[in-house]
Amino acid sequence: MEDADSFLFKFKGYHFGHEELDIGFIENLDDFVIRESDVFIITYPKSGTSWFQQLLSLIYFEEHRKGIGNLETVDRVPFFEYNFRKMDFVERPSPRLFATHLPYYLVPRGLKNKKAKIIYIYRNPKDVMCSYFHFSKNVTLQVTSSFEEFMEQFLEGKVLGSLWFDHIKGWYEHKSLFNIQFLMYEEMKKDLKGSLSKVCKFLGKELSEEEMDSIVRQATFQNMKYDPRANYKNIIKTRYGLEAKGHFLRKGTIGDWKNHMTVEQNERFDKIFQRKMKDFPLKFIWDMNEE
Ligand SMILES: Nc1ncnc2c1ncn2[C@@H]1O[C@H](COP(=O)(O)OS(=O)(=O)O)[C@@H](OP(=O)(O)O)[C@H]1O
Repeated sequence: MEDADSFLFKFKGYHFGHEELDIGFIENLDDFVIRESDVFIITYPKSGTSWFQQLLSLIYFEEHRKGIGNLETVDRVPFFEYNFRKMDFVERPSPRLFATHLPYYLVPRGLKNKKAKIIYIYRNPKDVMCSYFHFSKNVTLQVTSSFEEFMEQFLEGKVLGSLWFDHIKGWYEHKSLFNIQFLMYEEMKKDLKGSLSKVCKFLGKELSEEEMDSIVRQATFQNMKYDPRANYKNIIKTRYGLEAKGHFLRKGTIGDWKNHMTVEQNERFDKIFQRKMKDFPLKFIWDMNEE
């Protein structure tokens, strides 16, 4: 069993996980050559990365839409900084689709030249925190004994991904440097087809009604949860004990934080949120019934 400190690797003020991390690659991220056709999904952990990895691969590849082939999500849209499959990204044919949790200041400079497209998915941070708590417990990324303890770690940014507030604010405040579209998890949850249309427009992808419906069907929570390729059923076990075993899709709801946080914890969170996110223009949805 490893504790949080030994699992984390701090580089330029940001916490990576040691898992599958190639330090040489991280040190040279800035120079990684970006192609115009690259697409990056950028998220703070537990904000809908796997969901969007599925959507993006369905948008781009007809064989996935038609269910041909047996590629897992991590093979279709690999994590950029955690190269589970030891892929050669330079040799990968275009269009290359990547997922990453990197903060704005660590991504390759080609992205800063607006060369490729970025989709930033964000989710209300209380649900992110609860999702993260279960993930840490079940996938043994970090050992935490209680929700209370995890909340402290989360609010101190002592988790893979560092501080949620810094991640989203960093990306939003520097958006003019990038070719970026922001998309909300909760909006996807309420109207997936609408979100898909928005994204296709941004990506310059024209899909038929039928293709859109097929994508929406294949990206529902139920379909993905029971699809081992989408739910990381076979992810490898490594020295820090990462063993996904289908734990990426848990509940997929809005407002699960209400089942986790006490009144005091919620008030404390709200206070910090109000202080840190004062004047931040993006809205958040905390409850399924909220518009
Ligand atoms: N299709 C679909 N619909 C709704 N919700 C979905 C879907 N796919 C993934 N999820 C939920 O996203 C949460 C996992 O986040 P990530 O994929 O970003 O995790 S990770 O950062 O890649 O580890 C995790 O949230 P929780 O269920 O609240 O834990 C997943 O269940």
